[in-house]
Amino acid sequence: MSASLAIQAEPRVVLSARGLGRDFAGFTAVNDVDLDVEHARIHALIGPNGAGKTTVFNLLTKFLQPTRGSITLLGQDITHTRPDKVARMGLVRSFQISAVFPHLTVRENVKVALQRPAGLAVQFWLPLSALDRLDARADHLIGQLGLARWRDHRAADLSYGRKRVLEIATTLALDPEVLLLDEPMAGMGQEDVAMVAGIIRDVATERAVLMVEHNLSVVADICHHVTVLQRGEIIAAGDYAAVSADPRVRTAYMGSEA
Ligand SMILES: Nc1ncnc2c1ncn2[C@@H]1O[C@H](COP(=O)(O)OP(=O)(O)OP(=O)(O)O)[C@@H](O)[C@H]1O
Repeated sequence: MSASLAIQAEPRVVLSARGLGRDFAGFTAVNDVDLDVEHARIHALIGPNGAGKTTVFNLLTKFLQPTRGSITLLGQDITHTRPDKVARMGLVRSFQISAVFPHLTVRENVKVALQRPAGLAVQFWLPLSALDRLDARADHLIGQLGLARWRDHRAADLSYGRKRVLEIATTLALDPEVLLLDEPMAGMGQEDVAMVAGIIRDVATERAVLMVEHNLSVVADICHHVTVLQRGEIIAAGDYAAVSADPRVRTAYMGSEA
């Protein structure tokens, strides 16, 4: 374990779920899931294909309404709260690269994100020059995420890994308390994986990160807490060493591609 994982402040739960469940026409996709996501920690949600990870993300962000259970964000019950309000309250999900505009530069993309109220569509009728006042904030964020060298490059010309970092930057423009990342390493080469893992670790010093990730060496490296799902239910939870030694987890992963 690295030094940055070893030094921890007092845990503060910012997002929690209790007894979370979702049925689809009689099929139980998620059942009895309890989660506690803490500030300044990276929490991984892992499990074989079809385990219910995406459904849990959709439930937490309220894209899907739970059939059972409750969700609390920053001390407030959000079980029946609309997704746009949940985003404004500070729970933001990073979408795939489609959230980035390929013909805009890195800086323009971040500025567009900075002027966007959480959960609402971008206001396309504003000319980009109207966003000049956001230059300093955009540059700060770009610097934080190691994108300064690419500030004036079009998003389309970035490497795949840097596009993902830009996409995380646009999400961070909303200054979320809890950032949900859906397979941030998907489709990346080894070098980009290491770069993006470092960025996620930095980002998580100021907020909670919950991520679905199939790359278990990344999970082992950067995640403080791991919850393992199988067939919609939690079969193990704890640090990576504990869950990876659990016989139920080993069995669940046998024969799966993860
Ligand atoms: N809208 C839906 N209607 C019916 N069944 C669904 C729906 N969404 C998900 N499911 C089912 O719920 C189960 C869990 O799916 P989910 O996508 O959450 O799993 P996952 O762990 O994210 O899988 P993967 O790793 O393959 O993305 C699957 O059996 C899936 O077919």
